[in-house]
Parts: sequence; structure tokens; C-alpha cells
Amino acid sequence: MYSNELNPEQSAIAGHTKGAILVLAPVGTGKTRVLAERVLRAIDRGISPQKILCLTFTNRAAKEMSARLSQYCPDQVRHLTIKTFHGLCASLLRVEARQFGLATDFAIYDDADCIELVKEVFDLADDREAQKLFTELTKCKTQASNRQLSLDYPLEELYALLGKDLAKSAARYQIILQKRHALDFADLVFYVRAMLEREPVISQRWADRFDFVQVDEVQDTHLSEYGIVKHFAAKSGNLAMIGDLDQTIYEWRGSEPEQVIAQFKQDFKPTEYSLTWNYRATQTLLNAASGFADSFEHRQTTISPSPNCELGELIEVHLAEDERAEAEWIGTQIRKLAGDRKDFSYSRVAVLARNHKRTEVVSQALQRMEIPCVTVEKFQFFMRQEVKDALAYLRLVLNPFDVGSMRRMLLRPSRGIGEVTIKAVVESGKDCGFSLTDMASSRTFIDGDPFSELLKAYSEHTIIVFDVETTGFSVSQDEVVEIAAIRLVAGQAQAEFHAYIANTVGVGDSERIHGHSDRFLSENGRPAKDVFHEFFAFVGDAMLVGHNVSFDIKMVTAQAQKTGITPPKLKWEDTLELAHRFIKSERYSLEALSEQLKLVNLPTHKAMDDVRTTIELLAVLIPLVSRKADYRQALVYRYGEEFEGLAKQMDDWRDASQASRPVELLYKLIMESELYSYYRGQKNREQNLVELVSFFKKHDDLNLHPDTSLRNLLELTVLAKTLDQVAQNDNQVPIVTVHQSKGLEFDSVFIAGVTEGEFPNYFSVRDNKLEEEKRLFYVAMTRAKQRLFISAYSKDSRDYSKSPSEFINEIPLDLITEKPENKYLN
Ligand SMILES: Nc1ncnc2c1ncn2[C@@H]1O[C@H](COP(=O)(O)OP(=O)(O)OP(=O)(O)O)[C@@H](O)[C@H]1O
Repeated sequence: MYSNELNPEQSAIAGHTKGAILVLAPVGTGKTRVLAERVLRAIDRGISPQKILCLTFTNRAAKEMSARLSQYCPDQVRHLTIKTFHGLCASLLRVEARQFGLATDFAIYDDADCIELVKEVFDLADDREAQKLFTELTKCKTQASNRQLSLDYPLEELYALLGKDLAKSAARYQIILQKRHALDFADLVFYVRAMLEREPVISQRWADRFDFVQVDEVQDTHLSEYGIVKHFAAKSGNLAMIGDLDQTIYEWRGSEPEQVIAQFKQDFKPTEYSLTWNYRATQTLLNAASGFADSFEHRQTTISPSPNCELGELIEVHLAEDERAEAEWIGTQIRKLAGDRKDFSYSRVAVLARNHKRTEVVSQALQRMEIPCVTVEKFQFFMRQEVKDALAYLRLVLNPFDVGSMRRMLLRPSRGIGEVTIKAVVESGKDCGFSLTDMASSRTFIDGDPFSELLKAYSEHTIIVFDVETTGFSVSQDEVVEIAAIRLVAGQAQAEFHAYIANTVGVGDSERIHGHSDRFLSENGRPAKDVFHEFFAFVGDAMLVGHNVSFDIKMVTAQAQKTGITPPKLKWEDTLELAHRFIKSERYSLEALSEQLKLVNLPTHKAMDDVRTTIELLAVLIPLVSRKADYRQALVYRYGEEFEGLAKQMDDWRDASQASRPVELLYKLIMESELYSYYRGQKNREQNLVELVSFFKKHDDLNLHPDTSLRNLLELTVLAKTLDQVAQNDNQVPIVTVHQSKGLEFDSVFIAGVTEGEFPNYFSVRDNKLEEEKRLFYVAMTRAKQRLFISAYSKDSRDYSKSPSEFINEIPLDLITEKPENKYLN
């Protein structure tokens, strides 16, 4: 089953599948290839594919690894876990959210969403400033000490490094995210660390989840990520960390490779390996990269051309008069490379730049010259205004608490609801437990208070407090195995319902949460259809209440449908949401709240016990909710009218989300909301919406329930990094930043804007980050297989004179073509 393409050094690493290994090897020596091979060997050695975890830096790298492995072991690939750090953390949190007190339906905010929120909370107008502050917030979370890794830890202290005033606002940022049931990328890692550190039961559950773990691009990881990896590998000891310290380019974002490697060595005593031969580039290019790397203060590796390596052509360096002339020179060179060849592959050529402005200038020139190219903008498809607008609708459908998405949705098309109204609703709502998103729900408009039905049902009618246990957290694949419920009439317990369900899906890891084995359930469970019939009869038309139950409601409805029952339209309320609005606490799990409120019935994860705790919690909440009812009604009376139509539509879309495929829902949304009409006539934007519909069609997993598939699709749009979309099959020249080119290779590479102040970046030099700039230039140089072109401009757009970057002088002169322009370079 092996691929048989490895040299002896590579083979030795691939064959070392037991214990810990550290591979620090130079660029282009086949590290990625070796990682794929190790998986094959591990499977061959008897390690179950389910127990193999490969962590990659981008989804693209994960995809490439899967594609490569599926050539050799197609049946096993789908059982492997090949993910990015964020992808892994997200799936782990989906499983454990409830145990940990996070909303089970949490959404993930991308950096742009977060920066919007930072601007709002810190009252900033400038994007750059907000971005800087956001990076600082992120650092506080990634660098949190073990002591700080707790949901109880005071937020202001977590952000203490920012200074008192900023820390206060940072805490508010965090609380708003929680209220919106949203996590940012740093939260994904923070919460997983906190769970593994603080929750022994959860920690134990994951300690033996994997038997074989590999981490690629170790140079760009930080200690917080290493902590997670260590947890997964501690039991088996089978951990491989692979990377190249000379390619460290994310220290500005908090990566700390030296510390990670030192800690890894101390914890696992790994066998250390390196690799010698570079298979990527020609001798000339390798010597040039090597010569440049000699200028590093601490060079870590040496490069050796592989046997049979061609000499290759010299590097071409060009100094253009100005920015436009530089970009046109690049275009002319690409034309020369293409020559008359009809089959010329433009995607094998890339233009790399230090910043986005340069990619823009070059792409405009190439477009003028009719050279097929694809820009960073295009790669940032999911960040485009119209695409984000459409996604905001979907996100609000899925997560009714996402105020950020609602605010975005209200912008386009205009519904006559202005910023003044929105601010007024948000501000007045703060004191009475009213959220802007309540305006997007019809129940708010029955008599002006989103909670009036709950209050009435509690004091005069019937409420069913319930809890369910399930085999897992996929609406499509998992099953309910236990339902417990108590009927309250006028607030008093009147009758109980309890049943186990005979499962057809194995309980797996969920047994450790609810304690019911497959055997127990086969002996005590009854057919799902009978149980659901009885449960719905018990509920009648009463309102359901539970703690953190948005997921459970979907589970019950979906499974009932699967058994052939048409479930009634369930009305429900969540004590997690009520607690968020009416109780001040650091944690909102049933455990934490029952402790804080000194409840008598403590939760045990047995369904009926948890129901009793929830009833007690509800009894505490009801007076708090009731006290502010008048304020909420006044608010809705004053501002509600403008929202009413939208609320009706939203209810309809939410219903549709449970029955229609995500692509149908998206189509319905952009048509009925008139978002599509709004963008009609703006050619690119209209086209992007059409493309988004195609994307949803292509990536919809028809085996999944529409709700699960929609959630996965939305997660894909957030976690897909720009890098992932640098596809190489489009026959267009990719014009990307060097950071985005990480891990890629091209036949010919142009490095543009190699001008003092731009590359190295002025601010990095000012902040003593010249070494990282050098490594970045080294990464750029080493993306080329055959030809390398380096260009600079001598006048910028404001007509200021500029000199070529000092980096050019670090490349051995004999490897550069004799150009008259060279006189400028010395
Ligand atoms: N044994 C080999 N024989 C021939 N070609 C090889 C061999 N090993 C790797 N290669 C080729 O060398 C190139 C670099 O390999 P790969 O991308 O795995 O290296 P890497 O060390 O991960 O690179 P980087 O440091 O840039 O991430 C690829 O084109 C790969 O196909």
C-alpha cells in the first residue's frame, strides 16, 4: 500500500511510526510527502484510521493530504481526522459545548466579523486600529496561563495586559460574543484548552481519542495549540511534529516555535530527524535561497540540491521606473514565458507580494494586458460584501441570537430601519433583557413581549420542562436515547414522562456522558416511534422549556421525522438564553448556575435530575423576566412596527431551513429578501451571488439533515482561509501575498515590490522584526521550481524616490542575470 517514492531518509521517518519524532528539515525536502506516507505505514501497523489525527495549517493542505492518501487507501481515508487546528477545536466544542456551558448552536465569527464588533465596542472608526487591537485581544487569549483557563476567570483580568480601560471594553467584547452565541478563532482554542485543563471528565474522554498524531508546519504554532496536541498524544506517545524554523512567518501573530519545540522535547523526548535533499528547485535557485539565508541572524537549516538537480536559469532582477511600469514588466515577462504556446499553464506562474496594495497594482496591469490572472480579492470570496450579506441571512436563520448578522442584514436591502433605530433598540434592550434579534421573531409581536407566552404559560397554563440524552451531536447521524419531561401546570409539577429509546446507532463516546450502554438501551429502550408518539401526546400544545436545548429540539424533530411521524410545531424557550439575559454570571452551564444560585436539585447528567434542576432554575428566572415585561412592551410599541414584516419572513425561513436543502433556502432568501434585486445590474456582485448558490449546491452533503448540512456549510465559509482557495487548476496566474503562498510551489515565481519600505515592511523594521521579514522573503524565493523574477520600482505612486530592497543585495550576485539595471542595486 506504500507509494514507493521516498528516498532512504524520508523512508526512515515514514517507517518510524511508534513513539515521538521531531523532523526539522529544510524547505522543499518532502516533509508533506513524508507525513502522508507515515499515515499509510501507521494503518499498516494496525492503528485504526479512526484513531489517527493529522493537523495541517490550511484546509487546502488537509484536502491535499486526503487526496494523496485516497490513492492508496481509499476506504480508510474517510475515517481519518485530517483538520486544521481551528477545525479540530470547532468539532470538539460541538460535542462538548453543553457539558461545558457553551451554547450548543454556537456560530464562528471570522476576523472581519470580530473587527466590526471591536469597532463597535471600542468606538473606533479606523479599520487598521481595530485590527491592531483585535490582534492584541487574540494574544491575551492565546497566551492565557493555565490559571486563567476558566470560564470563571474574571474577564477584565484576562485582558489585564491591555491596561485597565481597554480591558474593561475587551471584557464587554467577550460578553457580547457569548450573548450572540458566537466564538472567535481564539475562543476555539481557548475553550478547548480550558475544557481539557479544567474538566476532568471531558479531559479524560479525549485523552484516548487518538493513538497517532502528526502536526505539520510546527514553526507556526503556539504553546496554546501545543497544549492541545500534547493532551491528545500523552497517552499513546505517538506524536510527530514536523516543520522548518527557517520558514517561521507568523511570530507577529503569536507563534512561538522555539518554545513549542523545547516543550515538546522535554515532554516526549522525541527522536530527531532531518532531511537533506531539496527536490523542488534548480541548483541556481537553491544556491540563491541558501545565499540569502546566510544573512539570517540564526540560520537553522542548510539546503542541498537533490541528485540529478538541474542547473537552471539565473534569477532575473528588474528595477522599474515606477509602480505601473514594474507591473507591466511582470506582464511582459509572463507573455514571454507563454510564448506562442496554446497549452501554456498560467496557474504554474505566480506573482507574490508583501502587501495587498502590490497585488492590486499588479492585477490591474495584468488585466489591462489581458493576461489571465486571479487576485487576492477573488480568493477572499467569502469576505466579499454581497457574499457576506447573503451569509448573514443564513446565519441569523440558524442562530437566532446573532445580533452581528442581524445588523448586517438590516443594511442591505434597506428596510427603512436606520442606525438610530437599531442603536436605540440595542441600548434600551440592555436593561430589560430584550435583544435586537427579538425583532426578527414573530412571537415578539403577539403582544409586544417575546416572553409573554412563557410568562402566561408559567403562571396560568402548561409548560413541559424536558431534557434528552443523545448518541452524539449530529442531527443527521445521531439518535435520542432518553427523554425525560415534567409537566408544570400553573408552575406546579403535575406529571412525569420518562422513556429510553432502543438505539440503532452505537452510543460510542456519549456513554461517558449519560452512562447508558448499548446493552442497557437494547434491554430497556423502546421503539423510537412509540416513544415520540407518547412524548408528543404528553406535550400537547404546551410550551417546552429546557437548558441549552436548541440542539435537542432539532434532534427530536429530525428523529421523529425519520421514524415516519410528523412532529407538531414545537414552541420552546431555553433557560440558558434566559439566564444569559437576566442573571449575571461568568458561566451558564446548569452545574455552574445551580451552584451560583444555590439550587437544591443539583444536575447529574441523568435526564430526569437535570429536568428537576431546570425547573428550579426556571422558578428563579420567571420573576426576573416578569419584572421587566412593561419595558420590553414599550420598546416594541415604539420601534417594532418597522420590523414586523421581517419577523414574519424570518419565521418562514426558519421553518424552511428544517425542510429544504441549504441551496434552496439560500435561493429563497436572496430572492425574497430582495438582496438579489438589490445587487442586480452590478455585474460582479450579481455573479458572486450566483457563485455562492453554486458553492452551496456543490458542497451540500445530501446524506445529512438540511440543518446539519447548512451548519457545516457555514462553518466551511468561515474556516476556509484565503490560502485554501489558491487553486492551481484555474489556468490563471495567482497574485497573492507571500503569507498566502505558504506551502505552495510554482514553475515560475515573480516577487513584486521588492523595494525598501515595502519588503522588508517599514513597520516590521521599525519594530525590530527584520528577521521575520527575511524569512518571509526566503519563503517567497523558495516557492519557485524553475524561474525566479524579482522586481522593484524607483518611484512610488506619490512620486517619492525609492531604492531597491537591501534583500536583493543579499543574493549572490553571480546568480542574477547581468542586467543594466543592476547598477541601481549596488
Ligand atoms: N523522494 C522524492 N523524489 C522526488 N520528488 C520528491 C521527493 N520528495 C518530495 N518530492 C517533491 O519535492 C517537492 C517538495 O515536496 P514537499 O512539498 O513535500 O516539501 P516540503 O518539505 O513540505 O516543502 P515546504 O518546506 O515548502 O513546505 C514536491 O514537488 C514533491 O513532490
